[in-house]
Amino acid sequence: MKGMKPLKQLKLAVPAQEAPITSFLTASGTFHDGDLLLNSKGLRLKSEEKGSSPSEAKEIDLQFSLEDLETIKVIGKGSGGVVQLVRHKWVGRLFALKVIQMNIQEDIRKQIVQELKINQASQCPHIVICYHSFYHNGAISLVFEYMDRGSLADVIRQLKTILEPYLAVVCKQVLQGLVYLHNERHVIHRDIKPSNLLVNQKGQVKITDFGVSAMLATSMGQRDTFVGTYNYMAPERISGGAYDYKSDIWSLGLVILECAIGRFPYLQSEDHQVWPSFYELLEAIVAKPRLLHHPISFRRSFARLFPPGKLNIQKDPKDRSSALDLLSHPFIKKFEDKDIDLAILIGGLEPPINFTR
Ligand SMILES: Nc1ncnc2c1ncn2[C@@H]1O[C@H](COP(=O)(O)OP(=O)(O)OP(=O)(O)O)[C@@H](O)[C@H]1O
Repeated sequence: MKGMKPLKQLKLAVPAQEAPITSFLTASGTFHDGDLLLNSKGLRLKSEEKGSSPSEAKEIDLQFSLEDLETIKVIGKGSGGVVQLVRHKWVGRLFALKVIQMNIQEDIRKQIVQELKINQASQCPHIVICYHSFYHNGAISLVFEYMDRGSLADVIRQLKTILEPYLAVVCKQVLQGLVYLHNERHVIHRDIKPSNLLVNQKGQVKITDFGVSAMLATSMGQRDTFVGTYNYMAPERISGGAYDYKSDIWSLGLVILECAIGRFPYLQSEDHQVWPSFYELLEAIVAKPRLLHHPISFRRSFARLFPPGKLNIQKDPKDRSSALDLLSHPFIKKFEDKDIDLAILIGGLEPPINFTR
């Protein structure tokens, strides 16, 4: 690909902002949407007041306010805001606090509300828990479970590649999270990428961020500087067509390949600084029939990881398997009885507090 530009220069045109924030605030400053109420005291679902299931209300019962949290360090920056490592002053427990500015348009707001509901009701060990959420001074603060080894992007940066047995375990856990989202929650994640797959020293892999940050960035003041998350987008999405759960499967396929070869699969060279532009990517994944001209080493990894039936990077969504079906794929099954302990690999890595962001 000629004329590739550094990542920072990539831009996306984005729609203008529509609804002012006041249109979804009550007189007391409470953010409301359907049965969800959110203010500086925390989040409540109206349906709970009428008697919802105890399991769904469980996490909401954890009582603390923003003042109970002290910042230790900024551990991440996304397009929607910063993520800080915070400690509960009285119980000493660590959390990740994500603060998102909220002057946003209607459909983005709905997406955030959906994320809050999914997180607070999540019964899946492969979805990052959101313990609490606050709306205050035009910002939403989300208190997440702290994932003490950061994201898969951090893992790849340190290890370069992840060996096949460990990768099968990573892939299985993400698939379990996707089965939960797709089959039980009936939502498409829309933003599966290495930085949204978090890991901890116990060897657990969990999905976070239901596309909220990226959507926020497109609707707020960062229109000219927004670095798109289209790199992992399925062909049908990047070309503006209809898409469904299978678009998450494409994205996961690219993530797994990236972990296997140590670089984003659509980069032509080993140079990590140079990413394809939006149009180059569009052409590569939509117009071309195959996964670009990769070096032999890549093709070998591909063939090894994606034996006949090619796990999930199929251009046509109809040819991609569902998350549930992929849990029975030979690539996953091959290592299931081998007792592979991901904690051995992940536990030895640097914690986010040591990262320079
Ligand atoms: N719960 C968490 N525990 C530990 N680290 C986290 C947690 N949530 C996020 N992070 C770190 O903060 C980084 C930024 O997260 P954030 O979701 O704001 O943005 P992103 O996913 O990297 O990018 P974008 O906003 O463009 O989607 C992540 O890449 C991860 O390293």
